[in-house]
Amino acid sequence: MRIGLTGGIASGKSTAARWWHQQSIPVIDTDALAHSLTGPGGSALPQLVTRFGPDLVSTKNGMDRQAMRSLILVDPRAKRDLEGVLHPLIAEEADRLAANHDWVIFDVPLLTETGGWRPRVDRVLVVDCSEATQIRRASSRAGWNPTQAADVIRLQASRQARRNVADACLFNDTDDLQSLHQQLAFVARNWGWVVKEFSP
Ligand SMILES: CC(C)(COP(=O)(O)OP(=O)(O)OC[C@H]1O[C@@H](n2cnc3c(N)ncnc32)[C@H](O)[C@@H]1O)[C@@H](O)C(=O)NCCC(=O)NCCS
Ligand SMILES: Nc1ncnc2c1ncn2[C@@H]1O[C@H](COP(=O)(O)OP(=O)(O)OP(=O)(O)O)[C@@H](O)[C@H]1O
Repeated sequence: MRIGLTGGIASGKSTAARWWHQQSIPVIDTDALAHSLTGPGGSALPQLVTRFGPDLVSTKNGMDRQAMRSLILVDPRAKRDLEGVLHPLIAEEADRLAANHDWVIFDVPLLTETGGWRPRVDRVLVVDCSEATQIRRASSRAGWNPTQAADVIRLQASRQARRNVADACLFNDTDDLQSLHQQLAFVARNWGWVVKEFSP
């Protein structure tokens, strides 16, 4: 069973992914793959330097993430080109890592936005919460503020668009791990997984 786990920024995808990991199901984190492709020595760097130039991307030191985030917020072509380089490489690496596993979770923030992902997975699991909660959580991270968090939300699919591609949708609006874990266990059982119970 290949499950695509998605949700808006700071909705709780990584927190949900940890539960699957505790169930001994491998989790493939596409944000982490994007980081390694664009970090020092990353294999996407030569193509990105050609497109964005040495001020934004250096083959030695990697991509300037904050500058790239600011650029894609104001320049849709830059966003399209960045994703055009990274998404095929991410998909290829994700498939390589998933090979030979019966159950696998793909943590894909942009699954709804990236048409290519839906046919690659058997089920889509959405983690949903209000935008106010997303902004609160995202802006509590180092280097982020509420305006930046709201800007990223604006770039992403709407909650309704995500729900439209979901086979199941979890509501994760309060910082309540037990509620999230209960919802995850319910969905996992419905999809045929024998849930391992852990004491809190
Ligand atoms: C834009 C970049 C440079 C910003 O880097 P930064 O370190 O500030 O953020 P980080 O990578 O930790 O991502 C945080 C969150 O931003 C959101 N996000 C990331 N990329 C995008 C994007 N292209 N469009 C909209 N939201 C995005 C996601 O919710 C993600 O979880 C970086 O996210 C990136 O390289 N994005 C392109 C790769 C991509 O599409 N990744 C998503 C995997 S499907
Ligand atoms: N149910 C919950 N109980 C307690 N804390 C939570 C819960 N859900 C999310 N959080 C907290 O909210 C923050 C964001 O959650 P998380 O990192 O899982 O989101 P994400 O969707 O993976 O974020 P990103 O889009 O940036 O990758 C984290 O600090 C996490 O600990």
